[in-house]
Amino acid sequence: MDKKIGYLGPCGTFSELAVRQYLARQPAGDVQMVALPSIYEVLAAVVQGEVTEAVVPLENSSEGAVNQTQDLLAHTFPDLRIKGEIILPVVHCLMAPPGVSLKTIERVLSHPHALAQCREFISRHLPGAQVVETASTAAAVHLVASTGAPWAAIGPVTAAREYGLEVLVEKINDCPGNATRFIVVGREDGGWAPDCKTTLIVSVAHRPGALYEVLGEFAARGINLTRIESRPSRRRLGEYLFFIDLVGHRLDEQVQEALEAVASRAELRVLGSYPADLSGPEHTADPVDKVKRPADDIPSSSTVEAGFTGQAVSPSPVQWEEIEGLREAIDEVDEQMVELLARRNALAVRIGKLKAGVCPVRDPHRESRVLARVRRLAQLKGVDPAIVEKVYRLIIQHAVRLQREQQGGARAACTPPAGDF
Ligand SMILES: C=C(O[C@@H]1C=C(C(=O)O)C=C[C@H]1O)C(=O)O
Repeated sequence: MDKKIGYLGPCGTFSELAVRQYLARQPAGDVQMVALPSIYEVLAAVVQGEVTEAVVPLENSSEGAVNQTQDLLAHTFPDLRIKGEIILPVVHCLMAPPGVSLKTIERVLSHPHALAQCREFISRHLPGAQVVETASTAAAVHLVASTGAPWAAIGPVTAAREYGLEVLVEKINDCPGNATRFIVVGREDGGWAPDCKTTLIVSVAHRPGALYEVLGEFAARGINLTRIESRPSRRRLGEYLFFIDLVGHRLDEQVQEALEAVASRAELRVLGSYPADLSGPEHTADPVDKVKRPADDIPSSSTVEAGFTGQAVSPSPVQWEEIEGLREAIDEVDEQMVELLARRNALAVRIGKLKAGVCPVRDPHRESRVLARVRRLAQLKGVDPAIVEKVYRLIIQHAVRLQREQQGGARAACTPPAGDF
């Protein structure tokens, strides 16, 4: 067995759908799915080694944070780490035993979050029904199916099939874009990958500007925060823990620097870095709102370009010939640039070997001199110095990472300490 994944059961919950969505994106392997009765037991199973990973809900697009998950991670299971996220579209259905109609329903059962997501539907269509909370959506479906009473459950359509109920009304969630973000929790977080997110818990001193200063460390480095949520610290009234999600991996140069700066100002715990689920609405809905990544700078073929306002007309064969010739020249330049980059990287690695055990890999003074010099060179050649600086910051970041990898200490040195709030 390669993996055992725990989730909030019984079969047919949205958590189960989330696990299936997660597994569909993983390399094939032998996986056992283990349904457990509560979020507490799901997380405890990871700590006790009964499962290798667990999938638990963290937030919903209409109802906000799942406080229980946040509190358990903050206070009860400090050694757990977040290693993945899954954004699942959540569509609720109203289901009942065969023969029960909307008008005859006496009770409606579901998980409190599901009931909250369908609040308007319930008040409009089931005003006389008693609302009953259950441990999960599937538990509600199971209960309604086993009693056969004129009750209805709210849950995923897959649960209706699983337990033999009839779907009376589909898509009853009040917000059509309803989605839940689940996290994959393990004893280690995810390794470095592009398009990652990092989740932190920060506790700041009780003085003016303390939170502002922490947030400033991210702003100063252009790090995008995607969520900030506060929960009581449980130490005293008026003191909070801030759950912060940011774009980037904790091993990214800028993120690493920001985390070091935050740790010097506040109590910091890194819950983990993990690949962002790019299927989520923040990436697919309105392109203006989506997280900006490097490829966004390249205009798509449908982008309206400055200087081109008329109808598209194909270039003539002569123009095409010239374009092709110039493109060949660009290809040659690209070859040289990549060749030069490889040479630069190899030199940096040699420097890294000489620094091993002697001095830190990063040398901010040298970096400033390198950047100042290339800016000057750019100016002399009529190239935008800001663009050249941007490119060089990436090149230097990569050189530093190569040196750290070659020294073999990158991961060990950066593994977040297990704090205890
Ligand atoms: C290559 C070095 O290591 C790092 C990388 C640098 C670079 O790529 O130019 C500059 C300074 C160091 O942070 C070096 O020390 O020269």
